[in-house]
Amino acid sequence: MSRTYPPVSLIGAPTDVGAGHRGSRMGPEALRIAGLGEALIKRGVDVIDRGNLDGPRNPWQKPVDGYRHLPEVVAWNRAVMDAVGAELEEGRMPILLGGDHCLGLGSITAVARHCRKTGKKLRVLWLDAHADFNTHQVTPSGNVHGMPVACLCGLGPDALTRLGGEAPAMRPDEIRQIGIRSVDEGEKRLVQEYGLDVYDMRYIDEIGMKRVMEEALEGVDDDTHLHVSFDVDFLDPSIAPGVGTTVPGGPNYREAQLVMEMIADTGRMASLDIVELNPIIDKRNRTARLAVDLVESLFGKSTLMRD
Ligand SMILES: NC(=[NH2+])NCCC[C@H](N)C(=O)O
Ligand SMILES: [Mn+2]
Repeated sequence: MSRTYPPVSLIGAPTDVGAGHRGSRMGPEALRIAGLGEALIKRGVDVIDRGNLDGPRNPWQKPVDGYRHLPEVVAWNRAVMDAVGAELEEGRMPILLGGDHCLGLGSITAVARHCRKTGKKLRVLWLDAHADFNTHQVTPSGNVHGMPVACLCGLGPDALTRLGGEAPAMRPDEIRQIGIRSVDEGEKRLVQEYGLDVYDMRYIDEIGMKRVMEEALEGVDDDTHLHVSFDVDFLDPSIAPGVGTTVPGGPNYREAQLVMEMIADTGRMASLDIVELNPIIDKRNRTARLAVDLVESLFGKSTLMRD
């Protein structure tokens, strides 16, 4: 099946202000060196690399009132929101090269606003080991990369929940979380209270990735803007060691490929985050190369013989 894709813009956001390990600030370069741009061009995609955004350095401080580096997190997310929003305005597909996952807030805030403006339905696929639904009261770490989904749903400080003006940026029923296997105690209660649709690893083990993806993509139609927020720690650490917060028991290579292929089949992906890649922890950039490999599948490169 060959499909034409909208023009893509790569946006680097070299920061780890939201993370508990430093190094994901080097993610954008590692993805470029692994050949992300070239791989997409090879797929026939029109690609512009917008280079890297600018923002405050990581002050590497302890939490203040339950948040680490909140002002810096706000500044980076504002820059991301503006950059992602500008690409969507131009009819381009933004691919955010993180950076840690706190940036999903800026990215998805821009996407949600674009959907409201254009009358599209929003569907977010959150591929992750973690639910990232903490608040400053329940967070075990104060790291804001554990909070973006809560903030998007209106739970968090005004500076983050109102990044795009109105709050909440998104409704809980607009997101599907896949690959989840590490949720903190207080976080779990909030996830249940907000009724998030979580496809955790136990469920994936029991019913299989194919059915999980069918369920997660149910209702995606021609009017849907599909946003994929791909936290690299979604993948099993045996194939993707280059992340700060590894959790064993993630999807294997084939399961991950199937996820990407089934997303590609919808033809509806219109924006993408690739986050949490930490080259400092990686081995010879293999996690970055795997991420590129999976992104190729998101753009229709199939491992099957039948097409
Ligand atoms: N995007 C991530 N890697 N999130 C990890 C979050 C880990 C933990 N739940 C915390 O809040 O500190
Ligand atoms: Mn995450």
